[in-house]
Amino acid sequence: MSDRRLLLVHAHPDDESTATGATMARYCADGASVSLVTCTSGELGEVVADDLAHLRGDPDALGEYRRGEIRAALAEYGDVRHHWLGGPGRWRDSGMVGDAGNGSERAFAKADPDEVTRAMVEILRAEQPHVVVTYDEFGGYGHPDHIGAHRAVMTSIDPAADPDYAPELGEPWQVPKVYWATLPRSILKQIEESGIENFEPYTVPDEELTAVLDGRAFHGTKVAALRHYRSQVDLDDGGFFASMVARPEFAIEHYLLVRGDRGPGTGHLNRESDLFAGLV
Ligand SMILES: CC(=O)N[C@H]1[C@@H](O[C@@H]2[C@H](O)[C@H](O)[C@@H](O)[C@H](O)[C@H]2O)O[C@H](CO)[C@@H](O)[C@@H]1O
Ligand SMILES: [Zn+2]
Repeated sequence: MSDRRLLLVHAHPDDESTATGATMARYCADGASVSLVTCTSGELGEVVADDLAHLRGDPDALGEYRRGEIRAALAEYGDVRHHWLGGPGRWRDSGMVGDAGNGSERAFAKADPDEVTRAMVEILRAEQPHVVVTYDEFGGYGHPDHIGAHRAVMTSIDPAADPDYAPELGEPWQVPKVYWATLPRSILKQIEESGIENFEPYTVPDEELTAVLDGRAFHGTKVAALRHYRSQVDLDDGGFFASMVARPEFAIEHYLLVRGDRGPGTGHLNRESDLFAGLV
C-alpha cells in the first residue's frame, strides 16, 4: 500500500472533477494512492445535452448513463479506485432542495444515518486513507446530497478508529487528516457577476484557507475528465461555468483542514501546498 493514501468523498458523478479534479490528477501523477467514494449516481440530474434527451424523466436510465460517464472520467486521471457508497444504486440522488425527490425512500437525503456510517466506515477501514477530502457543512452550495456526503464522512471518522465499533467491518483505522474542499472568498465577485446571489456563506475568507493546491499543470486533465460529463455540463456553450472551466485558475483548488495537524506551509499565511504535509 502507498504511504500516501488520499480518499475523496463526493455526492454525484462529476463533483469529484469539478471540485477536486486537479488534486486527483496531481496525486495520481506523483504515485500516491487515490480512491473516490460517490454517494449517488445522480439519477435526478438535469440533462443538458439534447442528443441525450431520452434520459430526461428516466432516473434509472440517467443513473446508468452517469455511472458510465464517471468510469470514463476517472480513466483520465489514471489509477483511481472507485466506490459507490453502499454499492451501486444503494442510495439515490435526492434532487435539489425542495425537489419531490427529497422525500423518496431511496433518496440519499433520507438514508438511515447509521447505515451510512457503517458503509463509510467499511470503506475507510479498507482504504486506510491518510487524507480524506469532502465538502463543508453546507455541502459546498447547499445541495442535500452534498450535505449528506459531508455528514457521511464526519460521522464515520471516529467510529472507523474505534475497535469496539463494528469489528466485522475491518481493523480500526484513524484518519490522520480531514479537509473540506471549499471556495475562496476572493472568487465571490466573479460568481456574483454571473448572476448567482447570496453565495458568500459558501466561501471561506482567503486568509483562513489551510491549503491551496495549484493544479494548473493538470488543468488539461481536469477539463478532459469534465468533458465526459456531457449529460451535465456543456463546456462549449460559452456560459459562465464553461468560461470558468476554461481558465487555468479553475485548477487551483482550495481546502480547509478540519481534523488533524496542520503541516508545514509557506508564505505569511503558512499555507500548505500538499495535503500530505506533515505526514510524510
Ligand atoms: C454540481 C452538482 O452537484 N450537480 C447536481 C445538481 O445539478 C443541478 C440540478 O440539475 C438543477 O436542476 C440545475 O438547474 C443545475 O444547473 C444543476 O447543477 O443537482 C442534481 C439533482 O440532485 C444532481 O444530479 C447534479 O449532479
Ligand atoms: Zn453534486
